[in-house]
Amino acid sequence: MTPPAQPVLTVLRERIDRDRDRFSTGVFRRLFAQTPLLRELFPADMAGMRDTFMRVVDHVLDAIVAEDDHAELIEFLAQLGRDHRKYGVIGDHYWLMYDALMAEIEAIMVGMWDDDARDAASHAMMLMTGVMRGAADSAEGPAVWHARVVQKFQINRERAVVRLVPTGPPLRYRPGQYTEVQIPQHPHLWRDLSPATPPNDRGELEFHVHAIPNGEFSGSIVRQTQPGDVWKFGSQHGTMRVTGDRPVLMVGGGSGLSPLRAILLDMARRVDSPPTHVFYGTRHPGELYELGVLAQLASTNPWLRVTAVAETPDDPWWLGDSADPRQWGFELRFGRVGDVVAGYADWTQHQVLLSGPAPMVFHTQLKLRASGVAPDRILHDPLN
Ligand SMILES: NC(=O)C1=CN([C@@H]2O[C@H](COP(=O)(O)OP(=O)(O)OC[C@H]3O[C@@H](n4cnc5c(N)ncnc54)[C@H](O)[C@@H]3O)[C@@H](O)[C@H]2O)C=CC1
Repeated sequence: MTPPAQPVLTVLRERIDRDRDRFSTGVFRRLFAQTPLLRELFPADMAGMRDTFMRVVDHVLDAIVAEDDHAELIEFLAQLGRDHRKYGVIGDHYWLMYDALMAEIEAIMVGMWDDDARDAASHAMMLMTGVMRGAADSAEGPAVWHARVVQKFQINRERAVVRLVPTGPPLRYRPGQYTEVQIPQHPHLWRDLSPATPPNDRGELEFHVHAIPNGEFSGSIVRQTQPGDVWKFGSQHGTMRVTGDRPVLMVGGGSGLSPLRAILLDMARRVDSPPTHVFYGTRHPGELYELGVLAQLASTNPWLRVTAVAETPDDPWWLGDSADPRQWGFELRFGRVGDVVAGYADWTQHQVLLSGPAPMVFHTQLKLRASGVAPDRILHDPLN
């Protein structure tokens, strides 16, 4: 970064922060005015998209002034470019975005728009749009995959299992990863879901979904998805995996068990799986429906141990006559899963995988770190 660039970018950041909505609205207004067809690629409600866009701009402006080789920034932007292919964004669109960004920056930098300011802004915006364009152009494989729902069944009022088969090439992912998903009930809306099974030769997929309060996407899956629906899949992400060089602690909360289940099913196909203790936590005992599958796995895989945890001892009326989880032979403890795990044993020599609602992952991580588990031994997906 040349010396005058840093102060200019600091001023630019201050001016963007004065009215962030105005900046993001201005950029997209210019983009759509220049090429109205682009509007079709974005959701009707742009609030979420503008929010994400501003987080990217923030990250670029923060990272670009750092005195390093920008390797992290470049990988971040490259992944973003690959991820944007699913919207139908192609290489040329990034030039249009660059023009819209520069025009809006010129407008908010009034009184300071000289050659230095133009060069610094151009450098930052060219890096942002150029890396995304390059990564999108050179990405391998299709931008989106498709699979058809062949089975859906309701576990209870709020939880459902959905099974799909591919209509073209099978989705490529590693056990424990999550994938971007779009469903026909919400065209233009993409959400992350973790397959609950490892990849197989036939490309079959299985998802376990909890209709979380106010979650229109998860609610639609649980209440409206039906066989015949075609789902779209974008990029795959996530670094959760078992290294195999130490015993493993897995903590899965509710439908957050899915990626751990995929990893466990994959481990069951191997001969060298390390000792693994799974804590499976839900709010109520009657929601521990996955204990049946875990019991089947544990019966043929002596490296696997399971502890069930329910926050409360009683089931609400809407769970009906749920089966008693003790029938599977696992011990059942009560409390928040993070409290139970941290008080259960010494986990300092274990590799730890956490998955579930963000507050649960956060809480469990805090408890384990307080009990001496090194932060770099704990893996989980991003909490957002
Ligand atoms: N890859 C991942 O990390 C995945 C995450 N999920 C997330 O999991 C969530 C769904 O889980 P549900 O089935 O609704 O879980 P849930 O509400 O049944 O709770 C599961 C566990 O989390 C604990 N918990 C909940 N809130 C807590 C808090 N504030 N502090 C401490 N512990 C807390 C509960 O005690 C219980 O043990 C969704 O938010 C979904 O996005 C789902 C699939 C994969």
